[in-house]
Amino acid sequence: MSGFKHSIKVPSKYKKVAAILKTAFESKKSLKSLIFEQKKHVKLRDMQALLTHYTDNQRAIDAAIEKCQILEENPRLSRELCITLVTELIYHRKDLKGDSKPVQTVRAYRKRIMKALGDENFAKKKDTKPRYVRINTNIVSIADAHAMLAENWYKKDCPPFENYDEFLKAVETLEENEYMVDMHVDDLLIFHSKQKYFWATHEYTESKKFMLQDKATCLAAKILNPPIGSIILDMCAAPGMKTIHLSNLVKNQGTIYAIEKDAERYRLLRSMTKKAKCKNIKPIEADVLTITPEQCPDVEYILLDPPCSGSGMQNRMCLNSEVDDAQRLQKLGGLQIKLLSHAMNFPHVKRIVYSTCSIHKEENEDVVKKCLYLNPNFKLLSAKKALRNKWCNLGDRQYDFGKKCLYSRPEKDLTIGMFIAIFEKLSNSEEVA
Ligand SMILES: C[S@@+](CC[C@H](N)C(=O)[O-])C[C@H]1O[C@@H](n2cnc3c(N)ncnc32)[C@H](O)[C@@H]1O
Repeated sequence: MSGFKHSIKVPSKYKKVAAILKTAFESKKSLKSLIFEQKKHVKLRDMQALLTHYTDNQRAIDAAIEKCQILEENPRLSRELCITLVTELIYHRKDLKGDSKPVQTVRAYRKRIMKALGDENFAKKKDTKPRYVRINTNIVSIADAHAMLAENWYKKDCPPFENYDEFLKAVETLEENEYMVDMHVDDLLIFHSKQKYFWATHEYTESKKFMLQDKATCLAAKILNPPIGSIILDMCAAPGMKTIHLSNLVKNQGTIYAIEKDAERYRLLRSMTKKAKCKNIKPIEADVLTITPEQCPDVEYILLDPPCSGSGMQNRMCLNSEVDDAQRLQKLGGLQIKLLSHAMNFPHVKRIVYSTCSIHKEENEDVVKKCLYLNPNFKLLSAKKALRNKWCNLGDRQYDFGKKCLYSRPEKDLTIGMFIAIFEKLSNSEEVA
């Protein structure tokens, strides 16, 4: 649109979203990191929601824009602004603000775009994953949380579930005004997917009384299962969701060394854990590979949630073009092996949980295999057993240890995609044998 003067300005939200898309298309930066850079923008959540609608429906929107020839017939309209306005008009707010020229143009094409989208395609990709909300027990007890929620919601009464499928059925049939308690994580509550906006904007979330945290990401701390008052190392901690969960699990006692390398994300970790009233966290801004056991003495439990491709969250805020090429996966795998081997060098460590939100074996089973080979004084424990055998998706059976690892998969588990492996240090007698 450069060089063209509009008499009426395009609203700044649309311009900002279009600019983010342009950078994402042209550079190798991910949408998530670009939106993170806008974290002080007053319309951050709104922009995030708009971009999520686009990534959820990217193929359909791109195809419709092409089919109705709006860009060819209006050469001054940029592709990114067109995408922004179409997404806002059809999927997000269902309306456009103002009367700027680009807004008028997209409005005029509404019928043609809808036709191009086709009813089937348009209705197809809705996010039906439930809204998971975890109680931050540093601030609110579980009993008080239920009392607070009773003002607006009915608690679905569920008998003890015989099996995992029964539980999933109960989640899928939740009514919009109901919530239920998760079967694996007892401070995790499950709401209908339509309640996402309610929770995203509620004071309970802002004040960190409740944490918006996908179930899969709660499993890592739950499976590490540190006793109350333990000494824990959270190797890659920011923004701090799992750190706060760990703090809850150990009743805000003991010590959690929370390490973060990136200065900006470290600041976020500090402010999040402070707001969440964590008293047992020692944040350290450093590359964890330089952290010695002397700096974090007596660590017995380690959580390693390293940087990864994020492929398990593929349809959330991720463009189709952000593909995971083999070279990138190999590089990530190399770093993950280094980090996990470093964890295994802490002399008093008893248990380590390794988690990624990736579905690629290069970042998961391959990393586990290499680390077991390099560190024969560790063994894998069954993650399924840690969930009382009530879980289905396990690691790749082509690896002899595959069934000890766990995957969560969106299509079955109604969560994001994640991988988890639990390591335990062998006792002296096990090592000799
Ligand atoms: C997947 S995120 C962690 C998410 C976090 N566990 C949570 O639940 O909120 C990985 C984090 O590790 C940080 N990181 C990457 N390499 C690191 C290193 N060598 N030392 C410490 N932190 C690192 C990244 O900056 C990023 O914030």
